[in-house]
Amino acid sequence: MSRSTSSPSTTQNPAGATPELHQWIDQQRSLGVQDGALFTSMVAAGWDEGVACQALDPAPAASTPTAALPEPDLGGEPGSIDVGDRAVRVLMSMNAPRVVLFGEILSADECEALIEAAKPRLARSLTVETASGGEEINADRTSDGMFFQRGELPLVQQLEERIARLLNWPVENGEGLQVLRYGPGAEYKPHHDYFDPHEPGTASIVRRGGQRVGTLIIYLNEPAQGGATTFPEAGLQVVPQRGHAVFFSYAQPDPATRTLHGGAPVIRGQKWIATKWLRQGRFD
Ligand SMILES: O=C(O)CCC(=O)C(=O)O
Ligand SMILES: [Fe+2]
Repeated sequence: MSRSTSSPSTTQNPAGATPELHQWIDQQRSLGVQDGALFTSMVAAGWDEGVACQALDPAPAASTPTAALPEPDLGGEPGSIDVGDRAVRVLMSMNAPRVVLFGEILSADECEALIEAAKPRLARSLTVETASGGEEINADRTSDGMFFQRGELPLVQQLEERIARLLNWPVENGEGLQVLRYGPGAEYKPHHDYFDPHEPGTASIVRRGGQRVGTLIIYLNEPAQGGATTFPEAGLQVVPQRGHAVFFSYAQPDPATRTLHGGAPVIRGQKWIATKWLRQGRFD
């Protein structure tokens, strides 16, 4: 049994599911625990297998992490997607891990404007600390960064609307756009972007908006050397190109999604990116 799968209570009415049992199922699902693991825990705690099955099915849509994922519509005009105010090019798509490479999501001028708007607010990047639910400076992540509020500038809002159309995912489910700058030697060691369901701080993090289910990394410039985004388990390296973006999604907070990725060290020059993380639900 996984550490986050606390035991479901069997204090009332072991012959039928109780409100407490449904509450426990909802809470565990919101942490990303899969139904198979929940079933095992319920039976181990003494619930009848039939009752356990019934309690898990039908799954309430609002709390099912795998119900839907951000995903571009690749069925239209070959090679490009209309996002309202421009056509984004589709350059590469793979299934496992789910990764799509886009071109021209931002113009060169828009990339420059985003960099200039972010510059005055850069500080050493923090990472969300799932052990506590707080934030910490992390030796694995040596970039400087800042967050824009959603819709903070007209350009930020325009980009958020583009992303929503590109990935068929509501603007409201997106975290604020993050801009990162890596200087020579700076990197982001391989990691997953979802919050680890086994960590105690994850419950409080996912209370706002649910799990992360997708990431879009937009390249705002081109480092002179180094700085690729790497997916070590897929043997994939994405070389930063101004205005391009790499998207990946993860249906569960689980390494089986093969979405381990990192930012390789910049060797010469600087690397600027904007990252949009997408949540299951509204991130208000
Ligand atoms: O720098 C990169 O290419 C990767 C960035 C990243 O993984 C993130 O922001 O979560
Ligand atoms: Fe990441």
